[in-house]
Amino acid sequence: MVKRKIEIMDTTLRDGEQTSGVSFSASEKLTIAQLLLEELHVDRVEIASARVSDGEFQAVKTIMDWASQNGYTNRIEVLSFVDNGVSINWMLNAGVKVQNLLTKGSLNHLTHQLKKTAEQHFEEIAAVIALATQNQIETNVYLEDWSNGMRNSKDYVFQFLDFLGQQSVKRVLLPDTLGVLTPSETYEYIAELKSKYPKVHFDFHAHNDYDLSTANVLEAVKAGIDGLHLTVNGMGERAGNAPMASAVAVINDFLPEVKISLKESSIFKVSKLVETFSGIRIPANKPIVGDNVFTQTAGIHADGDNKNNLYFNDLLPERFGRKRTYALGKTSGKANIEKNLQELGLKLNDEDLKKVTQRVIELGDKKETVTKEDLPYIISDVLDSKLYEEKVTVQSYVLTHAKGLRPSATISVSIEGEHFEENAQGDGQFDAFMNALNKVYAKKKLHLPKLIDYAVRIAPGSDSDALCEAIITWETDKKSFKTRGLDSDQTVCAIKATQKMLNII
Ligand SMILES: CC(C)C(=O)C(=O)O
Repeated sequence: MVKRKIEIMDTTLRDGEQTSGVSFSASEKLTIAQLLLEELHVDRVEIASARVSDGEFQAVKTIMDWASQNGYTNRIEVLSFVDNGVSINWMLNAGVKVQNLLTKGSLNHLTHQLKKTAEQHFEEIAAVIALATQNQIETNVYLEDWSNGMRNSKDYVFQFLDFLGQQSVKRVLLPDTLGVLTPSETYEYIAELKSKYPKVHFDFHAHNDYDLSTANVLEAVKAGIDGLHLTVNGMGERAGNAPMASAVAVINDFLPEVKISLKESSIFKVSKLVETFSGIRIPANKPIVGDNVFTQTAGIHADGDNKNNLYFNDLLPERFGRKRTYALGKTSGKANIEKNLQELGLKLNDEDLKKVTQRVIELGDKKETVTKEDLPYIISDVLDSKLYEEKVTVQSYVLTHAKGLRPSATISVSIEGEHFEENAQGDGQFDAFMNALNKVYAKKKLHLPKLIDYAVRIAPGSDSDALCEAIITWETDKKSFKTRGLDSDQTVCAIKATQKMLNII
């Protein structure tokens, strides 16, 4: 079967940056654009809106300089406006070669926002397209509010498309600006346009206000759409755009007649980078990229995974550069514990396994988070065994925090019987502690793992004197892992989690 190719345009750097509170720096934009094109293999990238700010101009220019040296100029797009050529000038100065011209795709927007007739609007659009063409800038046209245009002013949409047929336009971009389409309407409207204008290249730009963006993408492809606009982690205005990871999985798994160029195994890496740069946390239950989505929590699921993979579906974590994990907590069964022990290279007899499982369940009952790295401690404690022996201990420390002075730490650490003392300053007490610890390890010519996430919480619903829990995620060249510390003081619980890390590496 010859598969139909669907173009993917990523708009994380334009619509995604319209997520409230997000602003990417020029170097972050360049890094993301490079990863999207070179690692993820998206077809096109929309990187900014014209005229936004001086900073945005610098970012676009930096990306276009890189793109022109690497043959990507015609795959990088900028949203522009019908503004008598002001956007065109801005883009020319930045080296942009493709504009996505924002026009009005519904009569409602045209009459109430622009307060113009269709003829006046078309005349101004024609002038901008002609100017772009004279300056070797290629034009795609966005029909803003197109979905409502199809619902309420279809004749205007057809009149507009007939007009665009006379212009030098490469693609027509169909936004569901307010995220109001249902899947069946998406199918109906796109199928109607594809049968009336079979030669036009149409892109669909979904929004997720009703959580229907991925379903709408699925229907758009079934109806014959030529291209899709997606964003990493579903970032975008209001509830966001169609999330790249879900859309890719849905297309690959449910639409064998089409093909896309995206590399599934790079999705998670790009997703995490965008999470870091944007500061917008990926929800733990976000399909494909969320922390929890490849974690079996119920004992019965872990047990079924051992029996002909009864609880697997086609969304295998390895496809996306991820791994299945088994949670430890109140609902864990023996199978969850065993799976984690296997990872640690440990094995227990049936009776000991039962005791350890019971303890994990008790901890879960107290709302405590149990990580794989806690298991050796739990085993030592429950079985009174010497399975786990601390080779590194933080023997004492003094932490200072005083108004007007930098926090500092003096620490004394024993590493396999050898004693070290160091002090350092930091941005906070824990940072000072880590700086002192790094000095100790530098003396031993060793590197500590990188701290990549740090979360402190008290059990939900407890008072301010409750135990704090620090969960720290560490990363070495080979792996990333979490350690946990419990104490009534939030710095001390982080130090306890750090001591566990020192005994794992
Ligand atoms: C700015 C426009 C193109 C948009 O993102 C939308 O209508 O959804």
